[in-house]
Amino acid sequence: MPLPKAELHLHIEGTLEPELAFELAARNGVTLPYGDTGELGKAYEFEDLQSFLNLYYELMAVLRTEQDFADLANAYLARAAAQGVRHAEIFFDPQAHTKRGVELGTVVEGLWRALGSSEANHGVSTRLIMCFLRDDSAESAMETLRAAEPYLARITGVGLDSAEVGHPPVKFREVYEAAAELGLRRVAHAGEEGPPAYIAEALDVLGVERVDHGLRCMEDPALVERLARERVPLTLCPLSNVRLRTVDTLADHPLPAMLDAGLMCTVNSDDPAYFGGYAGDNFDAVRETLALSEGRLRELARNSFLASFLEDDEELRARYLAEVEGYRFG
Ligand SMILES: Nc1ncnc2[nH]cnc12
Ligand SMILES: [Zn+2]
Repeated sequence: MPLPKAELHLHIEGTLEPELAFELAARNGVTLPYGDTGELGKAYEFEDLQSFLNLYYELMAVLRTEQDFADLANAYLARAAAQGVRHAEIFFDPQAHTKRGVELGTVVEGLWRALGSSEANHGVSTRLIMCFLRDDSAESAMETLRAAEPYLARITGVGLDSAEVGHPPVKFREVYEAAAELGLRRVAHAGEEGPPAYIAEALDVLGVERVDHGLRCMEDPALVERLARERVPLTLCPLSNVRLRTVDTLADHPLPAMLDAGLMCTVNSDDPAYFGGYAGDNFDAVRETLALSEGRLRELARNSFLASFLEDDEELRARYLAEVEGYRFG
């Protein structure tokens, strides 16, 4: 039995496996510029974040109907459950769909077909987090937030993703203020490729409660000290960092040093169909390559539930935390 865990950094569009991409392309009459999964597979060599994003956005062309989004989410939830994920806070990128002519309602209601019955069907509780594309304008993000108002019963929070460098958090100050007024929780990608200053800015200007990645905090000792003191959760994605070359090899990943520094780290998969592994695969990889102790692995799992947005169901959180403490490593 795998270690019970929450996944807090997962882009649902990043769970689109090549086989499902071709299945949906055929279903929707979309022609992909790849002949088959073998040819597509050769496109998964990434230089950096942008080279990945190019493929990530290209393949989204196959996602058109509510059923497509439901199938995508159900496939993820089944894989995640098999790897010990008990709770998933799932990102989606509304602008990447609305700019292709797919309505926000199609995306949200489609995802909800899977998420609304996920506890019953997969044994995984879920939350939905709507991300703004930081390389699009703040006006577009604000329009997206307003368009999402009819769906807020289904949306727990907002996030910020896509190409980071040159798009500092401050660009989205007003959008995050408006999100807070709507009662939405706030997270943002910061310090993946962008500088440590973006991490502090996400906290101070956007009021985020978790930092997605936050890896580059390690370049600023004062920031590390602050993040540790304030117990700011960081949603790390080790296999993603290797594939996007933010670390040279997994053996060079700073996760052990981050834990030693007292940072509240969690381990997540980011875009598992693109980076070679789901949440459990990320745990297995750091366990083996970074020689993490059972105590450290339990700490990562405990952190994932403590950092989750389960305030509206503390009973469920307590049940998950008890599962973590009672877990026996094989
Ligand atoms: N790792 C990542 N960083 C930024 N934006 C993303 N969108 C999907 N995955 C992402
Ligand atoms: Zn991400």
